[in-house]
Amino acid sequence: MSVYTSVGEAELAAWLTRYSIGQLKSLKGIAAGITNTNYFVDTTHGRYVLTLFEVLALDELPYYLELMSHLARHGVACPAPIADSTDSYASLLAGKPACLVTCLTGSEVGAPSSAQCQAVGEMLAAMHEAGNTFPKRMDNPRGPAWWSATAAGLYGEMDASDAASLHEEVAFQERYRFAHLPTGVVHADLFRDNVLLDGERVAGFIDFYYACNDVLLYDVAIALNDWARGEDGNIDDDKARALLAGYQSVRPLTGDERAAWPSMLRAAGLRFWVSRLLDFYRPQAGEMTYTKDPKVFQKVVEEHRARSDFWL
Ligand SMILES: Nc1ncnc2c1ncn2[C@@H]1O[C@H](COP(=O)(O)OP(=O)(O)O)[C@@H](O)[C@H]1O
Ligand SMILES: N[C@@H](CCOP(=O)(O)O)C(=O)O
Repeated sequence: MSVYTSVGEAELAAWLTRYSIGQLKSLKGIAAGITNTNYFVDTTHGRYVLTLFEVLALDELPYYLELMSHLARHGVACPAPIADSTDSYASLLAGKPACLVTCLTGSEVGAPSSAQCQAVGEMLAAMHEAGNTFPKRMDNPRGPAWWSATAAGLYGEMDASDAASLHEEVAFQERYRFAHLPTGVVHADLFRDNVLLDGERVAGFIDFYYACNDVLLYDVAIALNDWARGEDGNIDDDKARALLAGYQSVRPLTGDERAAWPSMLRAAGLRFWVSRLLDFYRPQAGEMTYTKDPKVFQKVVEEHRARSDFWL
């Protein structure tokens, strides 16, 4: 359940007077999600999603909300933030930074088909192209410097063979430089739970709160490591090929990107291996997360190390 901050109808109706979206009819908490509080809000104009941010501060939101607005304006399937009478996308509600976005159709898919993977790859490439004209910038807070430092603080508490494997990967990645690869706006967390699908159509990417400027290929690798991963933890060849084919139907990879692809798949796996280890060994007091299994991404990384066919 992820309604951490309760909002009453009277309080919401008063807050909504700053918008031109009609009168409040009803609100309903959304159970899915981990980090923020979300509600479906029905007004006389239609349905919206209200998000109350539990971690991000009001002054941190413009990058993400303006990015979503930019992408939606360029035809990328994602929620469009609604501006209020001061032309702002966010303001305080119940003491939390809050925003309204358009409500998408579709739902999360736990076991996607190859056709769905292809559609996600295609939309990801469209997002990368549309991001080219977004003027704001955000560094990746979870890049190589972060994972090296974080891993260094955890080796001592890990099982020795797991720590050796993690150390091997961090050392391997330190020898790689991806700076020559095309960069732009990346979602950086395009897992299955951050995409709503309507059949084989991408209804929308959601949860842009790790979005930043980074190497585009990294985003492709993050998506593939989740979308093509089966219940057994192995990457499914057909789904991997489908996601890549969808992506390359819009933005073919360059020669440099193709050369870097095997290492990038490992880098993308390492990022989530380390963040899940951090959540496991250093759970934040009061943080309402359920710990996701770090072993899943250890396996992803170790399998990529041993792989010879990378689906290109
Ligand atoms: N714009 C939207 N349209 C429709 N449903 C949405 C929208 N945004 C979020 N949701 C629903 O709310 C759930 C939680 O959203 P999410 O952004 O993942 O929350 P959290 O940031 O807490 O992880 C999603 O799984 C989806 O079902
Ligand atoms: N998709 C990631 C989780 C990222 O979100 P977080 O807020 O839980 O760090 C994963 O599955 O590890």
